[in-house]
Amino acid sequence: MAGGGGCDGDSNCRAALREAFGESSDSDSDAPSGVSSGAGRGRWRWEAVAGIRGLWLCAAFLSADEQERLLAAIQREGWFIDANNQAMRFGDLPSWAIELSTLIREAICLGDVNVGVGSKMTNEDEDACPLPSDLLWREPFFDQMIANRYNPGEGICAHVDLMRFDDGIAIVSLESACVMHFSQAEPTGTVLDTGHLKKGDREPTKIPVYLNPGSLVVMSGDARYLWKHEINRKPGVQQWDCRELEQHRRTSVTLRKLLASPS
Ligand SMILES: O=C(O)CCC(=O)C(=O)O
Ligand SMILES: [Fe+2]
Repeated sequence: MAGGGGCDGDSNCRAALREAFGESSDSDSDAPSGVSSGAGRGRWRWEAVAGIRGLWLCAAFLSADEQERLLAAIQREGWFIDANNQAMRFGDLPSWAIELSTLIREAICLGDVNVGVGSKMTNEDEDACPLPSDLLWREPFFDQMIANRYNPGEGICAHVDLMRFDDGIAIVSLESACVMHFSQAEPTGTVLDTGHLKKGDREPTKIPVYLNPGSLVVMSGDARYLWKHEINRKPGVQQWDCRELEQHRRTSVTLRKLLASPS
């Protein structure tokens, strides 16, 4: 389905964005300094990943220019010197990460929505939105950030993000393209029920998602809690369209919201 743009709260969204960006966030001159050109109205397209509720991909989230500026901002932090390949921030985020958060909200509000190829559209999907409104409008939207840098061959093992983080997680990819695989954290008994396989015999089905540079993945609900995600960049694993991807350095920014700690 190609939506007419945005989710059900579209007018709320536009009003809130006007507040954040001023009257004409379409123009470069009004854009906040740094990452976003602010010229992105109407350019975003969201795909629901077939088979995984709550998993959405916006392939062309950042323009080439925005990717460059984001990378430069990360570079200026000086995090990735020596062997260091990860940086985390809790609470106050760098201004470029706050700006990135605002742009994510803008893309969710204003982007067009497609239900993934191969998935059946239901009435429910007609109002589909990459993030439920309670998560989209929470404040702050995100207050925790991880920047990861991966050299060729390096990735991240299958995991569900820690429960100390709230629902609603965003991952922005930069530099090398890669395939992220999703597998069910606790597979349901459907295969076992056939009686052909014993527990432990079974290779979990992995759903591949292609993350090109400048793409944004948003996970909530099932995708966040019931599916593991991983990036395996060992030789032979990074296949897309029957071809092995050429690997370069990859940088990602993950944005999350901390849950209030029990007092
Ligand atoms: O680097 C990525 O794309 C994923 C990072 C991730 O899953 C995490 O930090 O929890
Ligand atoms: Fe993760």
